[in-house]
Order: sequence, then C-alpha cells, then structure tokens
Amino acid sequence: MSVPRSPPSPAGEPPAKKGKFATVDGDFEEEAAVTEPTQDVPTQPRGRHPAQPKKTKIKPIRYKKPVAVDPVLKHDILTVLRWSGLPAWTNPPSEAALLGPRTWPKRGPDDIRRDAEINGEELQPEDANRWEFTESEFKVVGLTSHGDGIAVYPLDSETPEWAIIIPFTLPGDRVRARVTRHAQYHSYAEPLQIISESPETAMSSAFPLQIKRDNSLIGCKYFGTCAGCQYQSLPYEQQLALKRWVLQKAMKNFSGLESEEIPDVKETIPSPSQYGYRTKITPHFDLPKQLQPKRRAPKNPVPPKSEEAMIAEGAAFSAAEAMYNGENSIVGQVKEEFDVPIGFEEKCRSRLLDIEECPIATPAINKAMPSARADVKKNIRDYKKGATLLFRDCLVVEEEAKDGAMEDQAAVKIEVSLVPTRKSKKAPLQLSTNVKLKQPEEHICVSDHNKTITERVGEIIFQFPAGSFFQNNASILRPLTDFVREQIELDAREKEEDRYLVDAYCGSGLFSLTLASHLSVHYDSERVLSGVLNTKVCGIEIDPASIAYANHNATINSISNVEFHSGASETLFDAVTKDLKWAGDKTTLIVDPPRKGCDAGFLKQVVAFLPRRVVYVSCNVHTMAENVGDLIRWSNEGDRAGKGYKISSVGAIDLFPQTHHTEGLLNYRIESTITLIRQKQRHLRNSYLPFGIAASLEKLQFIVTASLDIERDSVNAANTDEYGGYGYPMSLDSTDHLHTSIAKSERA
Ligand SMILES: C[S@@+](CC[C@H](N)C(=O)[O-])C[C@H]1O[C@@H](n2cnc3c(N)ncnc32)[C@H](O)[C@@H]1O
Repeated sequence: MSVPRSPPSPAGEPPAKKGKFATVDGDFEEEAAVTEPTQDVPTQPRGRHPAQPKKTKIKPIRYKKPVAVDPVLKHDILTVLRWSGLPAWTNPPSEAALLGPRTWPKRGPDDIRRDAEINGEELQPEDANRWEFTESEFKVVGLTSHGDGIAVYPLDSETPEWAIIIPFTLPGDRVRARVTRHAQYHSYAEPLQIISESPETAMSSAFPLQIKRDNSLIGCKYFGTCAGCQYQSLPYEQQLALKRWVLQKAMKNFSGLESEEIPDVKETIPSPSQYGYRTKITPHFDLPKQLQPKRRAPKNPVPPKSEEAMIAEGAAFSAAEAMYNGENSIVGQVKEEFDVPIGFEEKCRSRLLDIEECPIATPAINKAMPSARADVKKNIRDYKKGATLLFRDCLVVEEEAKDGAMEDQAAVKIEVSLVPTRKSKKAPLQLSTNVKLKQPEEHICVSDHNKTITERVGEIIFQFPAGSFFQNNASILRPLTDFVREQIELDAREKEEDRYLVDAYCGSGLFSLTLASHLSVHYDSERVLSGVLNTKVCGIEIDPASIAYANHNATINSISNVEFHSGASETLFDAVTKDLKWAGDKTTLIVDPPRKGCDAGFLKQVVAFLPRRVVYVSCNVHTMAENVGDLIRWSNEGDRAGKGYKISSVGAIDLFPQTHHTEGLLNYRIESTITLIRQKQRHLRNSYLPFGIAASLEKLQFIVTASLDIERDSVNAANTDEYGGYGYPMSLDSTDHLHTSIAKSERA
C-alpha cells in the first residue's frame, strides 16, 4: 500500500487534517475515533434525531505552545526540503512557508479503504487500527547531523511537504517505515525494511558525499535497535568524511561568518581504535512495575498471585531455568528475579534495551558487565528507584606503590565532596604520590563514583575520580594532545620570550600537563632553567574534585610549571591578569568547554585579554561554531577593526567512532597583538588619540586595547616603556557602551 497522494497544500498551510493529529511537541491530542461516513439523514431543525448516528467531533489541531526546535535539525530539514523541491519550484518557498505550522497528513479509514480498492485488495480487519500510525514507503534523500536518514513526503513528489526522520537509513535508500511521532515540521519513523538501496549515494547539495552501507562491518548485535551507535554499517573512511561534513555545515550555518573567513575543514583525525575504545559507559535500569513505590503499598492490597500468574508475568524463563537446573522451588526463583532491562535507550521507542555487552566499550568493561548486571537483577528489591550504573576502565597501579602510600610523607589528602553512592560514603581520599603502573599494563573496571581512576596519556599518568569528566576514548588522547601541542609550538618557533598557557575548563589537567613541557621546547634550555624565560601553565575548572586531582597529577608527574584554580572559567582572567600578571600577547588559550559552549561573559573577557592564540576543542561543533563566530566578530570590532582573530585551521577528530558525535578542533589566532600595539605607538607619536588611550587618567599613562570605559585599577599594566604602559581591560561591557565612549572621545 502506498502513501495517499493528497494534493500538495499551498506552502505554509496545513494539509488536510484527518483523524487524530499530533500536537507540536509530539504528543497526541486524544480524541474519539472518526466514524465511518454516515448516510444522508434528513437534517433536523434542532438537535440530533435519536435515529441519527452520533457524529464524532474532530478536534482541530492546536499548537499548544512554541517549542524549542533543535536548530541543527532544522537546518538539515530545510536543506533537504529545498533541494527536493528544486525541480518544481521556480522560486523556492521561504523558510517560514516550508517550515510553517502544519501537521502530518495522517491516513484515516477512508484512505485505507480507497487504497485497498485501487490495489484490488480486501480490507483487512487490522487495517482498522492502521490509521493511528502510518506505515508507508519512503525515499531517503538526506542525513541529519545526528546520523539519521531524512526522507521527504509525499514520496516522489516534486513539491515535498514534510520531512520524515528515519534512523539507520542512508541517502539513496527506499524504505518501508512506520511513522511513530510527529513534531512541528517533521515526523519520526521507525524503519521496517530497506526495499532497495542505491549502490552508492548520488551526490547532491542535500548530501554531498558518496557513502555505501556494508552490513558485514557491523560489530554489535544491538546495532539497529540501540540508540547508541549510528554508523557501524559504514566503512571507517566514510564515517570520517561524515564528521568533516558535519563540521563544515556547523561552521557555515552557526558561525555567522562569511565563507571566505572559514578555511577549508581539514581531514578528520582518525581514532586508532574503532571498537573497544570507550573507557566509560553508563547503562541505566528502571524498577520493574511490580516494585515501584505506589505498587509496593497499594491502598487495597491485591491478594498474592498464584504461581501460574507470576510465571505468566514474564518470569517463565526463570521458572524454566530453575527446573532445568533441578531447583525444585519455582516460586522462590520467581520471587527473586524480575525482568529488569539494564542498558541504553532503544531507538524509536522510549524504553530501555537490555544490553549484555557493548563492543565499543573496552574489554575490561565488557568483562565486568555480566556480574554487575546479575548483581542488580538479584538485588533489585533493595533499590527504591531506577539508577544509572557506572563502568569505567582503569589501569592497575602496582601494589607496592599503593602500600607505600601509607608511609608516603608527600601523600596528598583530597577532601572534596565527591558523589556519595550506595556503597561508599563521602570520605577524604589519601592518594599516593608514588604511582607506578603494573607491568605489563592491566586494566580493570571500576563502578564506584568515588574511586580513583588511573589512565596514561603518552608518558603522563592521570588520576581522577571515577565520577568526574575525563575524555572517553583513551586511544585518541595522544593524537588529540599532539594536535594541540603542534598549534602552540607554532608560536614557540617565532622567538624566545616568556610564554604562558591558559587551560580553561581543564578537568583533571589533560592539556595543561601534556603540554607544560612543550612551551619551551624550542628555547635555550639554560635560559629557561635559570628563570630568565618564564614558561608557565594555569588551568581553571569548576569541579573542585577535578582540580584536587589536577594538582595531584602535576605532583605525580613531577611537573612544576603549572598551577590549577578551582572556579568558573568566567573568573579566570582575574587570576591571570591581576594575580599572575600574564600578558595576552604572550599567552595561548586552550578552551574545552562542555557541550553548551562558553558563555558570552567568558568570551568577552577573552576578547579583552586578547591571547595571541586560541585553540578551541569541543564535543559540540555547533556551539563551537557559534562561539568562534562571536569571538572573531567581537575581536575585530572597534579600534581593532580587521585586526582581531582569524581562523588558522579547523578540523574534526574522531573521539567516538561508530557514533554521530563529532569533536571539533579549531585554532585561531590574533593577527598579532604586538602589531596592534605598535600601531598605537605610531598613533601616539602623531598625537592622534586612538580609541584605546585611557585619556581620563591624569598622566595619560595607559593604553588599553579595547574599551575606553575602564577603571584605573582594572587595567593591568602588563608592559611599560618610554611612552607609558600597555594595559589589558578586565572587562568589556556591551558594545553599546563602547560606542558611546568612542563617540565621546571623537567629540573631544
Ligand atoms: C569537556 S570537559 C573538558 C575537560 C578537560 N579539558 C579534559 O579534556 O579532560 C569540560 C569541563 O568543564 C568543566 N566546566 C563546566 N562548566 C565550567 C565553568 N563554567 N567553568 C570552568 N569549568 C567548567 C566541567 O567540569 C568539565 O570538567
């Protein structure tokens, strides 16, 4: 049966509504079933004749409230709808028309009957229920940045009206799928069958890559059901190409930069391991219905169930197993075990998939899973609600070194409020500074959030709390830190001078510690050792536990030129400019924020501080693109017009093979702060007052690089020379403020 070809509705107008419709946020408005068309009954002057069948009122669809639509998906859908309609549209409809409020034209009983007639089929009894969710054939023409196929509806129409997101499908596929959920301008469908796949996708502006499915590559029995992975059926080079394309789209759609300002996105840096790489997984379980609180103490207690009823409730397997094992108390077995799925979300369904193994996780994690799962299933009655389990890969530390900790005078006591768990209470940790890895290296799995995890990146050993952040793919940390090192070394080659590195969002010190020794790598070591040249690192992180471990990691690796501060990155520049008195033009900044990106306050401080180079690492390429666009625009405003940051390179690194997650790496640098200051000097000689001079100060002492409206004591006079000092503003208020100040100065 095919999807009914309803005439396309004028752009922006809802297609004809039938039956039950989805609301904007994907919920369904309950309404009575649509009745069969009634025979003509003479109309009664008022009311309904008792013989007249009751007409069911169809509730008009109401968009309850505006919903926050994923802007990344919106861009992907728009691209596909525009591209698919191109042959028919001389003037493509506007975005508002294409994505205006509409509803999925669901099939009602009439459509089903008509289709049956056309196809010469008999109407089947189950067809009566079919209209609730529409099963149909779709052609996939695009791919979302989250790795799901995008089909357009109506099938083969020249004027597409609607996008259908179908997971595990690829552009070029013709698939049978069941629509399961509706959103504002698209629906979600569950794939049922791939009817045909194109040998290789035809490239189009909707999808400019050639990819081809190879099911022999699939490494997991849950692939296609589990929501965790999207790309296991694709050759690895094609996965890398997809990640590069996602980054290209992110830079184009979210940075707000002109295309000539964005350099070509580099080839994606591959992960050395593509399976068995994930060092942390967190499967979840819910309490079985029978054990949920309100069922535990029912108001009217239900009489105990019979043995047969309990077996029928899903314990049949346990019962059969007990019998098979020769255990005679079937009931005893039934009492102890429930069907508790422990795992990850199932794709297209809001339920958990029971996962016994996860091939992208490390072998140590997979080894530990069966017993941990059995433990939960056995003790499920002890839990008051569902929970998330933690499985974290950890290197084994040699026993002698561990024992030595007791007498180790330098052992650090870390007293931070870690996450209390069922098993371990909040307790200060005594960490040995004498950490030696067991040889040959051995991995175990840790599940307690408060335990210390040990990992090695190159020669550097890291310890951190199991419940805190650490990058989840150990195999790629060397390429990742090497990339960042290459970026900072670019500056080191220029000339020998003090060099500083600020690691914002530093976690337990991954970048600070792997890069600390490289700041002076091209320098005369004697000048560095004698302290003539300073090469120092400062990390800041909001999680005090991670900071405590970052300091500990500096100690165990004997790295002395780093210091870590616990606090929000937004306060970073207070420490860097006021306390440390580091100058922006000698400082490289690494930012590796959480998915939501950096906040505007932080970025404005970066603009004010003006580090000579910024390396941005991000697990969300879309917020990265937004942040980068802002930083480039703001750094080029005002007296720095055209002299602010420019992107030196942009590329992706594949931290999460087999999944859609794309990690971005971006390096951008100021077109030299030093040049800028020299220009100011020239301006000063010509007695021209550039915007940056703090003219309100009595002796015209300071030149500031951004805003006029700066208090005397908020300027850090980083350098002085015969003309005065160069200061770095501590805060840059709104641009309005800046413009007012500029206007005032021009009048003066
Ligand atoms: C993506 S992780 C990066 C950690 C570290 N760079 C690494 O690679 O291990 C982001 C880190 O930022 C921290 N964080 C979140 N919000 C913050 C804020 N406002 N200021 C400072 N750190 C923050 C989190 O605790 C987390 O450790």
